[in-house]
Amino acid sequence: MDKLYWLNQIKLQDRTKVGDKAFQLSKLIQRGYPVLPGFVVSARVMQEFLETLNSSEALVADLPYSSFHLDVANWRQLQQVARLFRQEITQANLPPGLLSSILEAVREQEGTDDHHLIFRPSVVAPTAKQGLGNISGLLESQVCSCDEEAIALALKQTWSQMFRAKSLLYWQWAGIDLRQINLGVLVQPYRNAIASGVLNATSFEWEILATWGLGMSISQGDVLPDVFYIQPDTGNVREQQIGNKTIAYRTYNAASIMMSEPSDIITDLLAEEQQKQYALTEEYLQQLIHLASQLVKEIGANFTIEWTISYETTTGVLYITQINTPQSAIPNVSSIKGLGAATGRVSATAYAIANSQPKPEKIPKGAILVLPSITPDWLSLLQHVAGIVTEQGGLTSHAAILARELSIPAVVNVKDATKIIQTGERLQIDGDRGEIYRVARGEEEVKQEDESVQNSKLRNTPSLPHSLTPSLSSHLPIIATQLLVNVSQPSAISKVHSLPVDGVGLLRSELMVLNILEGKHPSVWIREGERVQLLERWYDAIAQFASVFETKPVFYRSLDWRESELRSLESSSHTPVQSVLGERGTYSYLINPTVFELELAALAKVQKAGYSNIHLLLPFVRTVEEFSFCRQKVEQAKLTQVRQFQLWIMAEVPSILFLLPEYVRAGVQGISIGTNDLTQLLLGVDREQGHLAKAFNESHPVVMDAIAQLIKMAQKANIPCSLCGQAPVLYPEIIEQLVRWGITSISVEPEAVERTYRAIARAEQRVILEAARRWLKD
Ligand SMILES: Nc1ncnc2c1ncn2[C@@H]1O[C@H](COP(=O)(O)OP(=O)(O)OP(=O)(O)O)[C@@H](O)[C@H]1O
Ligand SMILES: CC(=O)C(=O)O
Repeated sequence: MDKLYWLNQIKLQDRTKVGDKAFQLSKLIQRGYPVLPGFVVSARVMQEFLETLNSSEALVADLPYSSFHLDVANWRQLQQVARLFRQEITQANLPPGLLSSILEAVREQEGTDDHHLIFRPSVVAPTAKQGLGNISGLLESQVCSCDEEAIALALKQTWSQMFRAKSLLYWQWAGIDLRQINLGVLVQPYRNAIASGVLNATSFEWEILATWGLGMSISQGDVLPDVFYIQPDTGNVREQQIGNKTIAYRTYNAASIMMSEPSDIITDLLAEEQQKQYALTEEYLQQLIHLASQLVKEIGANFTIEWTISYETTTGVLYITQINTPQSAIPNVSSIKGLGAATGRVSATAYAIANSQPKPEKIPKGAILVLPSITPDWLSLLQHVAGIVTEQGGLTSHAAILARELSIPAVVNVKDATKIIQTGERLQIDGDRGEIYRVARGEEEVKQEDESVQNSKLRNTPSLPHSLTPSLSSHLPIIATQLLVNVSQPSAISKVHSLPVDGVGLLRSELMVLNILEGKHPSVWIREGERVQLLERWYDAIAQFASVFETKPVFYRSLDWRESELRSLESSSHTPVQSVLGERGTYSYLINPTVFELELAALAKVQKAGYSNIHLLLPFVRTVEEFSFCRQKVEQAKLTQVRQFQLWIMAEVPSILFLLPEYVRAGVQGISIGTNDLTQLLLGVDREQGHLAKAFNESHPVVMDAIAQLIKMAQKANIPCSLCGQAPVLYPEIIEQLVRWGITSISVEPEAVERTYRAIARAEQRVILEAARRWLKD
């Protein structure tokens, strides 16, 4: 059996045996910082223990990929498996000799009069490829009294945290192989505390949170702690606010009260007078500030510590109970996980901008931009970035759409990315796997060729001009289903126009105009008397597409902004309530038609310039009345005077499944299915919430049924039916189904054109072959 590791003796090479939490604390204690003494039951011990269990091999060997033992989508089954396994763990015997070693170690520990111990999971992360992300709160510590039975149970319960249903779900979600993840268990005395809290340090500010008693009231969210904001360079308190601390936790001391059901932790209701007092006295506040300034000198400006002021014999003593630095938040590995949103890999220097920071004037060329989300005001800064990482958003977010269009890799939905990643760090991002790696400078120097050469080589899919050279496209078979492209950036035109497409199926206006608005909402331009100037810019942008695709149709979709996107535009009118839906699409035109009228005027100007290939696609249409209102405006703008002009609507609000015949009677000439919104609304899943990505399934049977129904209804009404959502890009296997149902056209982003082309060709050939076989048989 592996020995126990004392915090003050742990060495660098022990890191994979003790786990990250214990390793970080060991570094502090060895440098003389105040950390409670403790020892670690190593990860190897857990392994040995698990190997003795009956079901462990079968379960662990197959997890998390097993479909036989564990279907994580089946919550009930998952809970049952988790419960059985945890029962087995808690009922099994510990390896021989382990308990006596632990008891001996507890006795050796200073402060032998301690009544309680805390068993803290300390994760040993897997190899570099498998990132753990932020697992704070996933594995809970166990508190127990110092007797033999309680200690054995606490240790087994700590191990069993790995196999709780929510942990299993997380390992699966993060793609972590259970065989490669391990737990050290840090055992420390758990003493009563006068006060506890957290200190978050950044180079701008230190934030101290404090409450009465043990720290778990903050980690569990039971109190609103007092807060102090400290100026890092002077240590002065800038501001402080009293919290709402109605309760405090302390350990149960047998002598203090008799309880019918003894527990290790007691909740005290605090007297009003104590609630009104700051939990940190001036003396301890100064000690904490002093500690933080020492840590800054040692480990840099960004870290978080948890602290406690323990009751010792006569007075309180300040201890650090946990430390997280941006690196150690990703224990022992250099990989962070999100959702792969745009294909390719790139290595470059990070440029991270948090929400609280002002928008920079420009971003260094070739950097990987790391930010909370891409909002309209960021676009002008994106043209020369090498990759994008965002904290928010799903596969259909602006960041994802833009990155795909600009052919740069992107990873979205990376929790706390702007906190974890710092400007200047070398990163490699993998937009296919949704992973971000820290690249050590040394490593890179060995591998590094010229960066641009290396990056283009790393791309899984070569960039567009190379992937579809004219000679290649001339070898493509002829297809009958139209293939269109989704675009928005005039800068992408040169790449897109050489693609084998039949036109533009979706020109996303809200992204197209980001370049021309200068951060001001269009209604502000109009209000400030600059309508003519804006109209000119709008016309210019559309005309660029119309002229390049001259003989092919270009479906311009009028503005469809969501509330969250508007917030970043100066002085836009918006409701105070944050909503997934809000005043979207044609409904917003009814409320205020001025901007829609400007768009129509720009389209009319394009027609007047001689382009008859431009058509209008109305977004997010909810009712026939909304459509009729828009149609009237279209007629007033004289767009219908050009014979070829077509007025289409997006099929994305499910009401269209019931109303299509009425829409057609009201003048709809074609529909384009927006599977992103259709999925969001049919399944009730907010598409912008990356953590719901698993539930947001554009190939769900319900979505597929709706698509089939729309195609059939359109055929009956004798109008074309296109599809421009992400579904065929994310799930190419549905393309054959779309072709069989008789879709008129499919519109995809540039990066997906080639494979969609081939998938359509294959599907059509199969349909023809089947028909020929039937014919030959008859
Ligand atoms: N030995 C200790 N004595 C007193 N309080 C402690 C001790 N160890 C930890 N704590 C506090 O108890 C609470 C729970 O500890 P735990 O290790 O579970 O931390 P956590 O912050 O919830 O964990 P994680 O973020 O790793 O999931 C925290 O507030 C922590 O600071
Ligand atoms: C393309 C689009 O808007 C959608 O699928 O919802």
